[in-house]
Amino acid sequence: MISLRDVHKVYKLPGGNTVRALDGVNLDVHAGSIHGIVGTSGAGKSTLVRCLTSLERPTFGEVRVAGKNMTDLSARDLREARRAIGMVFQHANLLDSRTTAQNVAYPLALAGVPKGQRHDTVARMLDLVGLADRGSSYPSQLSGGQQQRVGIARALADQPSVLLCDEPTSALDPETTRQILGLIRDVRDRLGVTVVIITHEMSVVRQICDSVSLLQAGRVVESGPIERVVSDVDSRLSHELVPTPEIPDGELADGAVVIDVALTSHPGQPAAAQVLSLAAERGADVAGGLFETLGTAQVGRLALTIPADQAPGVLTALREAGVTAEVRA
Ligand SMILES: Nc1ncnc2c1ncn2[C@@H]1O[C@H](COP(=O)(O)OP(=O)(O)OP(=O)(O)O)[C@@H](O)[C@H]1O
Repeated sequence: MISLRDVHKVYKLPGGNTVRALDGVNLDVHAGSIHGIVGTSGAGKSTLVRCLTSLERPTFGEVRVAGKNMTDLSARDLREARRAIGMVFQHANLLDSRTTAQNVAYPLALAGVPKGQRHDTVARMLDLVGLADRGSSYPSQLSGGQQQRVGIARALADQPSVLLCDEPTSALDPETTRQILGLIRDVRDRLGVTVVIITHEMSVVRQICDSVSLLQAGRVVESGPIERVVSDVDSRLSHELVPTPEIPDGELADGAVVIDVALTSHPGQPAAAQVLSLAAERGADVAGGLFETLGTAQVGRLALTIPADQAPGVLTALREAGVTAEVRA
């Protein structure tokens, strides 16, 4: 549905210097999936959004959305192609002087959709986002979460095949975030729309993404389905999505060491209970741990403590069971 091939974006600064904001980005997002793009500040996320929506043309490379090569279109065709992309931002940026229904109708009016049809679509969209009874409310009468729902309804009104969400929950509290992410997933399930979420919050990726890419200094340095990314315990995304449990200073008994265990249970691989009993049989204690279900995989990180002289035996047993286990340095 979305593919970027060797996309570069170089900005020229007034003094003659250049900034390489995107440096050969390759990315594939499959139709109907929810793909997260994460990266620290300055990694190039906003530039990527602008290139995806063709608000800016890449300096080099190809951007394809819904079968169209966006880098190759005339201004008129580009305007039409951009209708395939609905945008949701951190703040809904609703028009304060217009009602909820009028806000949702706005992009339809711009696109020249006849009034009667607009009315039906707006009603359907407000129903979809759970605000069927708030069409005549003004933005100031809605909570932040409700305003974001209107933003999502507005983004979907013109039936885009892609919903591009740029930090959609960064301004929301955890409970509202959970609800909005649930709505985005629901919308994907019901409309089959492809979703790209730009975020700096790993919790967003954990909650709804099927696949994820890590952008760093203008390059995609890690990318893939969530299950695959977290299974690679050496990857940065794996560490950030399921962090290693911390053990507070002073909690480790004299002569004991910590063994870090990483496991991903798929059919045919050891499940958490098996690993725990194996560790317990050999006298290891669990000092900390967490388990997450990501996609179809159950991913666990455990910190075991054990007297140093017994560590080799536990390490061998765990590794024979197919689990990653290392003594913490
Ligand atoms: N219009 C521009 N002119 C010059 N440099 C730019 C421009 N837009 C972005 N940059 C530079 O490109 C790099 C990537 O910026 P970008 O805004 O895409 O990062 P980001 O990952 O979105 O960061 P943040 O999370 O802080 O928004 C930065 O070094 C930035 O200074």
